Amino acid sequence: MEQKRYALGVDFGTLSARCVLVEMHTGEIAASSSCEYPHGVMDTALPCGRPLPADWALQHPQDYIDTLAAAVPEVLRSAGASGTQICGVGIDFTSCTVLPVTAEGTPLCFLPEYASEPHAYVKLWKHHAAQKEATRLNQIAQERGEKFLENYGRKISSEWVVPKAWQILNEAPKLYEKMAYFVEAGDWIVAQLTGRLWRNACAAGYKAIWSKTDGFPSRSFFAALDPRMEDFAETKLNTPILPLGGRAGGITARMAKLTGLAQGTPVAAANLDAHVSCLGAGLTRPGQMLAIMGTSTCHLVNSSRPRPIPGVCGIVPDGLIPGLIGYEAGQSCVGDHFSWFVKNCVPAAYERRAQEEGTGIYEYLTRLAEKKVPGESGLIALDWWNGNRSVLVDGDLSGLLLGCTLGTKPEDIFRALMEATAYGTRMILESFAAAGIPVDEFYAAGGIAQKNPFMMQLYANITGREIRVVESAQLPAFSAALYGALAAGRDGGGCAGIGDAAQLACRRYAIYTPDPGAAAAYDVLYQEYVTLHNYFGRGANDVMKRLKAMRRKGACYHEYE
Ligand SMILES: Nc1ncnc2c1ncn2[C@@H]1O[C@H](COP(=O)(O)OP(=O)(O)O)[C@@H](O)[C@H]1O
Ligand SMILES: O=C(CO)[C@H](O)[C@H](O)COP(=O)(O)O
Repeated sequence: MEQKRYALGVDFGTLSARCVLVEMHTGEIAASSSCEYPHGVMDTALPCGRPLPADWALQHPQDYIDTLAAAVPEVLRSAGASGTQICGVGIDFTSCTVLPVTAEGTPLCFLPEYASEPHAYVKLWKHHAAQKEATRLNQIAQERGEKFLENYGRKISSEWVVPKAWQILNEAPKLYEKMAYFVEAGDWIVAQLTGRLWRNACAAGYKAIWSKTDGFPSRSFFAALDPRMEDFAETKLNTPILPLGGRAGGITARMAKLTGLAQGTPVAAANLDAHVSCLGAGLTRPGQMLAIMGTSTCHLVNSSRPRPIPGVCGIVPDGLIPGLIGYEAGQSCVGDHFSWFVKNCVPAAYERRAQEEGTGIYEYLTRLAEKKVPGESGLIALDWWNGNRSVLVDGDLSGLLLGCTLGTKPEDIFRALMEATAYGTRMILESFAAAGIPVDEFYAAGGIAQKNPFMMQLYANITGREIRVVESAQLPAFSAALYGALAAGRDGGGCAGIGDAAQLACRRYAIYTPDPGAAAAYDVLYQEYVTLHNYFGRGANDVMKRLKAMRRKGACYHEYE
């Protein structure tokens, strides 16, 4: 049999897909490629022009196929590799990124009669228009004393499966009936690659209220939401569960033609774009937290003990690494703060000066921001431009920027936003400490960790911890490739098991240690953040929710006179 030299990994992020070929003997990335989604994030209108309400975030599933068809042949070309040299394929995807499909797996938005129906498209993980359903679900679950709440920090996020499905039922009941399955986009991509529709146990555990011991919630729970949902789990979620590292099937002839991979190449169960990275970073022990910092941030840590933690997103046995209990917390908006700021608030003069200096606008703003000392801008922000995922689990909260004067500069605001995301991470770390889940080591990866050393130094100064940035340029895609090697198995030229795959992990780090003076100043500023966090986030003043309600109604002031 020809030497299987590589494993292929594809990381489907929020804005683009990244593909890597991993050399099986060295664990090095032999080649990489990326491709932006042609429709990007659809948060204002559908391709047909139909406008979308506030807090919607959709994607077009055809984009995922198009990026596969572009990125995979490109990575084979740049490595001079043939498809027959690939031992296995692994993919990871943002989650809970979900879509309604027919029994054959066809996205409903592909059907002409649904092309202009927003609910027929992919609901991206950051879609927050199901908050009403999530709030009602949590009330019902708490009234019923549902045990599963303990595994989700006592609140199910509006970003997860059940609130999103309930929103479809409430707003498009005919489409809900037409939907055969409500699937994760990662599982849908694996079904396109192999012809088989599974539900990966990682996403089922963290996003669909499924557990290995109890399965999905009861029929009576779903009926309590809405009588029409009584059989929701038995029908719309009824695809077989595939554990982490499992083999989903082999590349079909159609996909071999589209991508250049060899027909029958083993494909692993889909994984989540943050969770997948624990293996690739070699973080297989309890107490090692990994923050995947991109559009959002996911904070992941393993423990041998199950402990309830308010505001945690999910506590799932075998969720991150088989044999351990995987905890997920997160911030739904990190890089998105900076993207919003650059798109809406930076003067053209700054863009011009960045171009003149031959640098990117993020790098230009960062260079201006890092000249200041902690507190010099007089600003503090709450990092809730897209709601709060942990520790408040409330998509109805919104951002706050305090302290602006006529002397405030764009770089002051940019720095305040970076600091706010670090304060949010410190809040999460403190919630784990308070719950008795130790976090002994802190690692970071993802686009931001790779691109912004100053921000990583801020995180060290604000959390008071050493930060180890994993030096893999594409950690999620690299890790997904290791799962592809697991699906192949040793006999197929891949890996025999998790321990074997972890031998290939990336253990090179850029280390950031806290600066004592800055850390002392940030201890004081962090207390101001906590005061604002608790005042606006825990019910003392629900002005943020009232303002969001007005925005949703498109109301103007006179209606409230
Ligand atoms: N130099 C930078 N400093 C801070 N944020 C950045 C920088 N460059 C890009 N970003 C942000 O990183 C995010 C993209 O993160 P990345 O991990 O590359 O993609 P994804 O979130 O799709 O996985 C965007 O929100 C963007 O605003
Ligand atoms: O919640 C998630 C994982 O559990 C999402 O996938 C993540 O928040 C979005 O990923 P990214 O910020 O890399 O685009």
